[in-house]
Amino acid sequence: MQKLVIHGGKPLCGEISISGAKNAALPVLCTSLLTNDALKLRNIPDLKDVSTMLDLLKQMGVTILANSRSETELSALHLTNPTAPYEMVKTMRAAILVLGPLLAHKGEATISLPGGCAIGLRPVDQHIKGLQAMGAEIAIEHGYIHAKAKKLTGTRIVMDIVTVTGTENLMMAATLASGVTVLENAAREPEVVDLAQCLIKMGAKIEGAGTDVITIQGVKTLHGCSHDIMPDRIETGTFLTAVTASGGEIHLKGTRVDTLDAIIDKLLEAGAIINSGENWIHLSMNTPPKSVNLRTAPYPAFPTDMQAQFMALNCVAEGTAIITETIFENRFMHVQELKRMNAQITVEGNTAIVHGIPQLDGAGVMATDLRASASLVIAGLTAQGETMIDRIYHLDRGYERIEEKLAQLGAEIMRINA
Ligand SMILES: CC(=O)N[C@H]1[C@@H](OP(=O)(O)OP(=O)(O)OC[C@H]2O[C@@H](n3ccc(=O)[nH]c3=O)[C@H](O)[C@@H]2O)O[C@H](CO)[C@@H](O)[C@@H]1O
Ligand SMILES: C=C(OP(=O)(O)O)C(=O)O
Repeated sequence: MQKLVIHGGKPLCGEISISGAKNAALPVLCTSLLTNDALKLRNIPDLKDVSTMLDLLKQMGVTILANSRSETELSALHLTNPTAPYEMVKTMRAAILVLGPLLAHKGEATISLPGGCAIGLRPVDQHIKGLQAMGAEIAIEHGYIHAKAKKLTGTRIVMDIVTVTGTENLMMAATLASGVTVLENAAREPEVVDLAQCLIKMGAKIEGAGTDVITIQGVKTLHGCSHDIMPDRIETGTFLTAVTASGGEIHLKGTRVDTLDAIIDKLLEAGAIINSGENWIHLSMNTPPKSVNLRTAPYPAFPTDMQAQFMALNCVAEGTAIITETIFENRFMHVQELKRMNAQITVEGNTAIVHGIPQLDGAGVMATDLRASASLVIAGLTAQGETMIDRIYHLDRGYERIEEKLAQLGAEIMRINA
């Protein structure tokens, strides 16, 4: 089992490049299921979740024509097996994103139910309800979703809650439906917009992506295209938060500040000095951070995927912060691990109260999910002495070469087999 060893307490300084966004790459890879033509994708990050998605598509019969750092090319022309087995879905919930495209293009899909995961129950009822409203016949048996539809029909769908992958699944399905689909209470995340931009290049007719009403006029067929995956706003936010917590100066290349408003506001409140251009962000931090209250909510509000990293920042900030998690019911698992490093946190329901202290103590800790792992890395970078993080396979799902990028900033961090 691999672990990360960090010797913390030093400021971070330097320049790094931001990778393509996991949460944009995963749905965009699934658009390959909507056409018989090849799709050329650039800036696909080298992540565990991406290789799991490629394996899932391959076992369906999708041909991976190229998979280099510069370009990933894939074709679903010879797809024969429209199924997603439990073994793959259980390691990556985004596997549910194959359901809409398979149903729309192949007329059937058998997908394992994702089941609960560490951060919450995460049901997929809104995906199913929307597809049923479009005419799909769906049965759930032995832990599998069995879906069929000769032809999906456009309709008006009002989602009960804002769901990112639910919006993406239904938007992809609607591209090949007959007639118009209107998705109301749609997710406005930038990754939904990136997916819509790829689908539009493939010939889809979509309006309103980025707002809470998306209108899709179905077309008969979609064709191949080339698409660049947007930069990862959560990876960007994680590095900015790490430097705000540790002190120092960072220049991020290949990122997009316009997707980061809520995060940037909170970093400024913590005392960071930030400048940015079209595709770069520069942050410097010369004072101890000030604590910041936050409440997670769907985009454009503060993202749940940055809550754990800001918890680590607040652990070493001046003052007391109140953090409220409104998206996932069990996304405070990092608290117990941070407390092993002497963090002063109490949890009451979906609220954590964090009393900042000048410095954490290095300790052995265990990663419990992807962003919890990132919070432990930030905590380790600020701590006195050695922090050893176990179960870092969670981190590898969503961060490309994180220890190499941090080492570029002067961090003392090493991956070991232990
Ligand atoms: C691959 C990907 O893009 N993952 C992101 C996506 O996950 P994901 O799309 O799975 O998250 P959702 O937006 O669907 O979840 C939001 C809330 O809705 C609930 N829900 C969702 C669907 C449904 O059918 N029924 C239901 O009750 C969930 O349990 C959760 O409480 O958005 C989350 C919220 O921004 C992020 O944390 C994840 O990083
Ligand atoms: C929760 C996350 O991802 P996923 O939806 O893929 O589990 C995340 O990226 O923080």
